[in-house]
Amino acid sequence: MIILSTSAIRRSEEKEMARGISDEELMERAGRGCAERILEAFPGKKRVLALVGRGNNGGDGLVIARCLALAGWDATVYLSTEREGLGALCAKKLGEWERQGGQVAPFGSPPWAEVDLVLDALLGIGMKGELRGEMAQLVSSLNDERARRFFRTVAVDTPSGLWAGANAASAAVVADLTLTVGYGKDFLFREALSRFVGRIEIVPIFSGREECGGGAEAIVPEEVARWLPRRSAHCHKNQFGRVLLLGGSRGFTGAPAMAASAAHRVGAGLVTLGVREEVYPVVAAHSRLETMVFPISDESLLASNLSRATVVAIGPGLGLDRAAEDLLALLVEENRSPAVFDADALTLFARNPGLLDRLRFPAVLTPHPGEMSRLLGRKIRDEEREEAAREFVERTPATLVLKGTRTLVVRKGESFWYNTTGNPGLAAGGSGDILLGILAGLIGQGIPPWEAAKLGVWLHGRAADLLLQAREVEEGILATEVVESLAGAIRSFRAAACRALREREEWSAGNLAVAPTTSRAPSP
Ligand SMILES: NC(=O)C1=CN([C@@H]2O[C@H](COP(=O)(O)OP(=O)(O)OC[C@H]3O[C@@H](n4cnc5c(N)ncnc54)[C@H](OP(=O)(O)O)[C@@H]3O)[C@@H](O)[C@H]2O)[C@@H](O)CC1
Ligand SMILES: [K+]
Repeated sequence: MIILSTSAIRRSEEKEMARGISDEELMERAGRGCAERILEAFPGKKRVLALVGRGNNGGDGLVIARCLALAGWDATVYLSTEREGLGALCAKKLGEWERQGGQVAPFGSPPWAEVDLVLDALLGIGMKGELRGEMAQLVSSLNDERARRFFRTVAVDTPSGLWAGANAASAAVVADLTLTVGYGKDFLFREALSRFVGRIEIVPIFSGREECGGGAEAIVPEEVARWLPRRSAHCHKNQFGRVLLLGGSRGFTGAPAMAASAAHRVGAGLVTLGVREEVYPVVAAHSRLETMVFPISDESLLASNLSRATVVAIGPGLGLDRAAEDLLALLVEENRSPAVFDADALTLFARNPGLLDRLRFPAVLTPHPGEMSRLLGRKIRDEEREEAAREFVERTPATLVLKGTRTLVVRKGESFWYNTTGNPGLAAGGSGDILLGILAGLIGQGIPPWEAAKLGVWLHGRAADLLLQAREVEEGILATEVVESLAGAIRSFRAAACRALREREEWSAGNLAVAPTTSRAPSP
């Protein structure tokens, strides 16, 4: 899904209206789409407080509140301004809300107590400059109350207070989830602003499709769904590849085994794991029974596995000594299959950049910011991620997965692709190993590395998001649990693809008429 500037999104809105779609209908599409995603992300009946601004962002919030109430939620609206100050469409949606029996909290005292969720529909893309006046105070109270009372905050379109000129020190709503409307908005994807934005979902509202103008795209489920098609009933294990994973050393026995588990869980046909002699018995004993573990010191086994592999992944717990260097050099010379490099393999490349120039097969590199800094030989700040990534892929013919809150996937001549899934629960040991295994498992099945990288980062984050949804706390999400959540992640992009189709069918059939009495409440 493309990412555009605010002004380009305004132009899309005008084009849609020229097709005969009113601003009210766009608001209904936006509000209902957001409500569906909120019901999906926060299962069970919740108490929601919708903070409503005077413009169309407030109108979106009122439509969402209506849909959530129709789905059985306990919803209350708080107006940030006196009624006379509301814009025309927002005032109309307030009238509909009240006719439906919706509650409006008294002006001046938002009822923060006893809410599970706060909806930030104060300001959207109509905001200009840093927050001012009473709105700044309201946003500050919201953030303070979120920190004290532990409710979740969902921002509608943008966290109020964020705009194209914002920076990490700006005053803005801190959201857990931002549901942005139409297309991705460029400033929402900046790593430095991710602490405000949280997870991003894009809620489509336009019937037409814009071309990618700005060189940036968001990885969204309805697009990745086609890269992992359903299997034919007539199939066998060799069609799903043979993954060869290399890593593991004294003190690092879990990392390669976790990577192998992840490769299994995304559907790899066979997974072979080569580890150092000194840890071979330990890793073999605690790996999955499905994983075929062997000692790398057995040269004939290594050579035969290398020649038969449909993908090689190297790095987790590999070590940085001479033996690890030699193994990496051997792989670079002998391998002909696609390969994924992570962890110690990246540090070894940084020490010996000449090796990178000798890659003769499709490669994916998955550095975190520290490893990226090592590869480029200088410290990379959040603001420099894109520039650094572009500089690297200009000289290295590889797909780069630069990890972060907004993991970035890029290769030479392509747009930047930003991931939209994941949460702070992934900030724990083992996450990188799981991602490596996912990528290897997908590439080994024949999915081209460029597509597999985008699909893989999405799946990895989504698996963690599903765990967070079930546990409701980020603390203590384990990498091994993320692996077991991958089936749910696969199911969820297929479900999202179905929903995207249904939304478009509803728009073209005119089912989203604006009168709320005809609305179909999203199912809880
Ligand atoms: N794009 C689309 O296709 C669709 C968009 N839709 C939705 O519409 C939203 C845009 O709506 P919008 O244009 O009405 O503006 P909006 O964000 O509600 O804010 C306006 C208010 O902000 C205020 N304000 C400004 N700066 C400020 C500051 N620094 N500090 C404090 N206040 C400030 C300004 O105050 P004023 O300057 O008038 O005093 C005015 O009252 C968009 O984000 C999306 O949610 C959907 O409905 C469907 C289709
Ligand atoms: K908002």
